[in-house]
Amino acid sequence: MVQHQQSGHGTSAHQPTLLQTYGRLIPHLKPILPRLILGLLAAMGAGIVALTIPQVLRVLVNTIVADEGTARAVWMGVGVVALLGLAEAGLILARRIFVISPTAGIETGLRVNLFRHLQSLQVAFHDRWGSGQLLSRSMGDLSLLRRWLAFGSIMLVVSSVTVLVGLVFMFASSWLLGLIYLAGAIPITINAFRFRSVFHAASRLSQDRAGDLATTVEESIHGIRVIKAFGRGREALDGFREQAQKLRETEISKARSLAGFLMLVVAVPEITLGLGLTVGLGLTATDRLTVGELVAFFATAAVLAVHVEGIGMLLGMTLTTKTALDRHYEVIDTPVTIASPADPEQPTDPRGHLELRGVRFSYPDTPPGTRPVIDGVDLEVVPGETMALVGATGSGKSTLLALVPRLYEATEGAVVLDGVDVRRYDVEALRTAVAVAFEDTILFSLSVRENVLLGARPRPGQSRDELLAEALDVAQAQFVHDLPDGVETVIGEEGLSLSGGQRQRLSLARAIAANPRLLVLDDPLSALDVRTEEAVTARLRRVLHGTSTLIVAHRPSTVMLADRVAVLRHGRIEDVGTHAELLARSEHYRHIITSLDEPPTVEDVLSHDPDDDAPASASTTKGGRA
Ligand SMILES: Nc1ncnc2c1ncn2[C@@H]1O[C@H](COP(=O)(O)OP(=O)(O)OP(=O)(O)O)[C@@H](O)[C@H]1O
Repeated sequence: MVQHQQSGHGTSAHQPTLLQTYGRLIPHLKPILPRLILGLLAAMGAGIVALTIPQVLRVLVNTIVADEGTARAVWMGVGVVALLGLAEAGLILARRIFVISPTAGIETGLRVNLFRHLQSLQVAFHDRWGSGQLLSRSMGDLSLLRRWLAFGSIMLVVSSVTVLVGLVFMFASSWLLGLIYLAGAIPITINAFRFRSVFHAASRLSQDRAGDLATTVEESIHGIRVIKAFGRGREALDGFREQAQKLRETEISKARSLAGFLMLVVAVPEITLGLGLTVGLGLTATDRLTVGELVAFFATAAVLAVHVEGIGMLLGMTLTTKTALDRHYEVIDTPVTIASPADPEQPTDPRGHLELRGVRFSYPDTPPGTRPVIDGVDLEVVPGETMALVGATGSGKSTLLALVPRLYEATEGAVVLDGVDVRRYDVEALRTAVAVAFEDTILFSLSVRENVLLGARPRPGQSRDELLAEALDVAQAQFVHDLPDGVETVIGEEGLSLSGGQRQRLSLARAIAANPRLLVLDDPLSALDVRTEEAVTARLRRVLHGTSTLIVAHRPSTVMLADRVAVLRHGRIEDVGTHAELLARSEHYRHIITSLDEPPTVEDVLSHDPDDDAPASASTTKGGRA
């Protein structure tokens, strides 16, 4: 399989605007709107209470300065300030209570939605996208969104309203001082536009690089045995360090851009306040402004300073979250090209009759003019028949098998199961009817039982336990009973706690337990020793009786299982016949079978031309099987 990494850097030529991106959240926000509004009101209340405190101070100071203040009045003022402080804290708590649960609900909903979409996206999509990119999009990016919804969005509204109301109070204290303070908004606004584009670009790069780094971690952990076996730990570390360094650089440039903007947001109001103080003292000295008004003005400015700086921070948060949302929607907007038709066909005569009619297939991203991997295949597997597929490495055997359950879609021609084009079936129903065991066994960190019974379909009157026992018996997987908890043993991630042959036997058992109409086996016995293979083959022959089977064979013993053999060469069926017929009439088949029978020699491997259908290499890629 060819793996293409996609970091997502600049994947979208058209960048949606801030409003377009956030606008897509509206349907998700509708159900939680009442709670969001309550949260907003609580936060506003807290902001207003915070702003009231300076006004109480103004009255208090004016009373003391005017020498009318009794000790009782002073204590009352202090009591009111304390009560207001308590009210502010209570309202902040209320905001959290109102918004935390619904916003976490949105995060979960979007995450589940993304996972569902990833499940329905075609395999070709997963060939192109790095796993770390998808991991970071479904975890980190959506957490950013939750934080923005629960805190950023609300505080952005609150801070903006607080600043507006504060300005009204400041203008009420002195319109001249208010005007001086407001003048500071001009350089800040101009700079905000520049900050927006720089920060947004840095934020995108940083999130994409974090995704790439996650892919590297995932790949290195996945391939830790190879890395260790080849002593490439240092190189892996160097590669990781380089990527981490690049991420660090983008994070620093992002932080610098935010710090520069915040410096302006903090410094400009301070400067205008300095100017305001000079003018304000003059006004007070000439009795055009009371001391209380001057104190209230600066106390309000002190409250606003927090909110003005907050708006700067929240702007950065809003841009980062926009990037996260854009990355999320890039995946969500990828169309599902392999889907069930609106009105799916039900097979009237489910017998496992497979026909490939003029099937052609090219992988996406294949350069134009390249010969299709599957290049006009006509093949029929009659009900109950076992058809082996043989061919040199790269001749397209695995690809051909993947077209049957629609893991990939034929680009031309038709794959027909029981008289119906597979595109006319419900995808799930099709994949229930066709069970697959891959050459690369995929197991999940579940118990043996759960892995084997993943797609289980017991026959009428058969219990799941009976089916499990039968599947394990046919696949010669009795070793599971020796595991610490027998079939309940949870096998490690991807089944790596088992040997290759053990994993293959469980994968085979899983395909058998699916009790399919058509069994598609991609070289399912390659990792077994000869004696185990013999035992599996004997039992498989019993099970395969009545089930149509298409099986990729790399060993003569697997070929012996088959009623007929199809020879694939350069994506075309060169010949079909029984083993004996082909041996008698096909030079190419004899050549393949002979080379399958014998391990490749060093000369075979060294003299192999990858463009040639040289069978020697067929064996080498399969781990040197005899
Ligand atoms: N996901 C993919 N994207 C692009 N090209 C691919 C992909 N998977 C396989 N190919 C290419 O398609 C061709 C056929 O590959 P395929 O795996 O079907 O061959 P095969 O006959 O099963 O080989 P082998 O016996 O080594 O398993 C090869 O040239 C391979 O490089």
